[in-house]
Amino acid sequence: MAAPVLRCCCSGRRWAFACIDRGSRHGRGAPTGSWFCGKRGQRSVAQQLLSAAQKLRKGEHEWTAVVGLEIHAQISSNSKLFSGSKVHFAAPPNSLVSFFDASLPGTLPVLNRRCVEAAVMTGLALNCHINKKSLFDRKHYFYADLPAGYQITQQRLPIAVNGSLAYSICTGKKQSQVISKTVRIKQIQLEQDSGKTLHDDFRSQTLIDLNRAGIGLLEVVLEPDMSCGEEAATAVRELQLILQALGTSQAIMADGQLRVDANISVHHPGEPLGVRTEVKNLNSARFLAKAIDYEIQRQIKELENGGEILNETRSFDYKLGCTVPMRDKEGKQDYRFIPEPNLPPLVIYDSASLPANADPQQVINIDRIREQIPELPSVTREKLVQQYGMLPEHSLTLLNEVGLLEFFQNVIKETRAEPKKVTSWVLNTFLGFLKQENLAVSESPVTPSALAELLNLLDRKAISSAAAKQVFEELWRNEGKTPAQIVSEKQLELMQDREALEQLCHAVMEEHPQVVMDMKKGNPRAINKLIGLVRKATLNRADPTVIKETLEKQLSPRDVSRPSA
Ligand SMILES: Nc1ncnc2c1ncn2[C@@H]1O[C@H](COP(=O)(O)OP(=O)(O)OP(=O)(O)O)[C@@H](O)[C@H]1O
Ligand SMILES: [Mg+2]
Ligand SMILES: [Mg+2]
Repeated sequence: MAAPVLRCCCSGRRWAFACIDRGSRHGRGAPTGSWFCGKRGQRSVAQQLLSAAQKLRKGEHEWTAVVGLEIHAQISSNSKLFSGSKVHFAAPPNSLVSFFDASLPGTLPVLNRRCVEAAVMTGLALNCHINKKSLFDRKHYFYADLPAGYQITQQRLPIAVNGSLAYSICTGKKQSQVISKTVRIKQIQLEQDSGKTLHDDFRSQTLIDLNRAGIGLLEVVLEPDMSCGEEAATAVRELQLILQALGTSQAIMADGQLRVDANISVHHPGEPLGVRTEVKNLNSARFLAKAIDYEIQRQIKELENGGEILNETRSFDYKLGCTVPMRDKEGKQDYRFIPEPNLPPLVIYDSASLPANADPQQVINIDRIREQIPELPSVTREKLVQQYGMLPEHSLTLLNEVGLLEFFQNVIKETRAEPKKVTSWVLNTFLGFLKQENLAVSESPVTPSALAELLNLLDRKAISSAAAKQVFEELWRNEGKTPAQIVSEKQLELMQDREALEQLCHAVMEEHPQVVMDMKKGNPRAINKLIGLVRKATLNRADPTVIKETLEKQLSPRDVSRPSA
């Protein structure tokens, strides 16, 4: 059967999903891929799929994939959305549960001001319209970790609507082509988190922990504007950075503070959108990308084989790399929404509508919150480009890696070296070492001060760049020595003695007459070979530019006879 083809909006080119079948246990291998730009040694999903597309034959069907996300972010707040219980990650089970959280009869919700402010600030940062009046609703479903049998959410009139999230994807051979994209935000609603169900397979028991029940969530609903896993993962990363910059959510996916439901469908271009499936509770950006790309591929295969797509909920089996149905086919779930009778409409103001003599403790002013919005990641990146002449893709990597921007800024503060040099060392050498050993920036054995000192030595030409690499490797081994100590112990100081260098160059040329001949014949590689040989002879202690000058001087017509003299 002909390979199904998918049109990707990243590139505007057609993608063939069936070409990248890797024969997993299910016979349908999911493409793997990095989830944001700048990942070394790995081809992105877009790149893999693009190269697969080049193998297309005529007469194949084209498919367009559509992806829409619902993102749940836990609000950073000391207490829960409607109760005074503390919010704390990894507290002993059921130690942070009030009567309201456990749904005891007679308890009533009291709205947490901080959660409303966080929703407003997030909405403003995401270019949303803030509804001055919003409503709370009950969404019913029965699950052991939801003691009330319903969740309080904002179904009819959410607090923020019609926003947008801009993000950038790096493509191209060296990930150096930056494509800017925008996904529309349908709404942001305030809602309660549920508790946690823990399955103890050993004792065949199911245990409930209600510590999480009632924590404030922001559900950010994105319009179906994306078309592949990499786009979705990059957009989520950008949202994560924005939430963290605002301080409205810590948004650490590994801790469950940011969870994503991915809605996926496929259709032929020009035809109506296909039936969507929903892959629930993805808490890693890498798995989000994998789950989406797998699901796109699965749906295309299903349809190409004459099957149909069911509007069902699925989960991602990260061990097998595939999505599996979560519940039996039960048709569309009926949540029996009703207005929440115990909460009045949520009314907030702007400076123009604020009632005279209003008690600032009792009202929320949208304009006051707008003034408190800190610098957003897009602005930080723009500044890096402006201030340090950095390439946009480098500014993306600096922000995407946790702690890397701070590390870079600390090095900049302490060194006299050019910002471009610092960028190159931080992004190539430092990040390269971290990736190789799978370490986070916070786990690095090299401190910003040590790197700054190393770059200072390089800047004042005390050492060569090759020697600097050697010093860096020594620093990485973390034996508590400073760059200056390492340079002195290993005798890596740059050779300042011109005469000694001239003699060395002379000797190397005498030992390699053939290379000298090649050089004279105009072979451009020959000079590099000679430079390399001299560098080796000096144990990397000579500046390659000075070596080149010295060699060229000795090879110039006046001195040509010297080597063989
Ligand atoms: N044809 C489609 N293909 C892919 N995604 C779609 C399609 N239609 C809608 N979506 C996406 O599905 C999501 C729908 O989310 P929404 O919260 O409105 O409803 P829901 O999934 O029915 O409710 P719940 O919050 O209970 O999961 C949105 O992110 C939207 O972009
Ligand atoms: Mg939803
Ligand atoms: Mg949904």
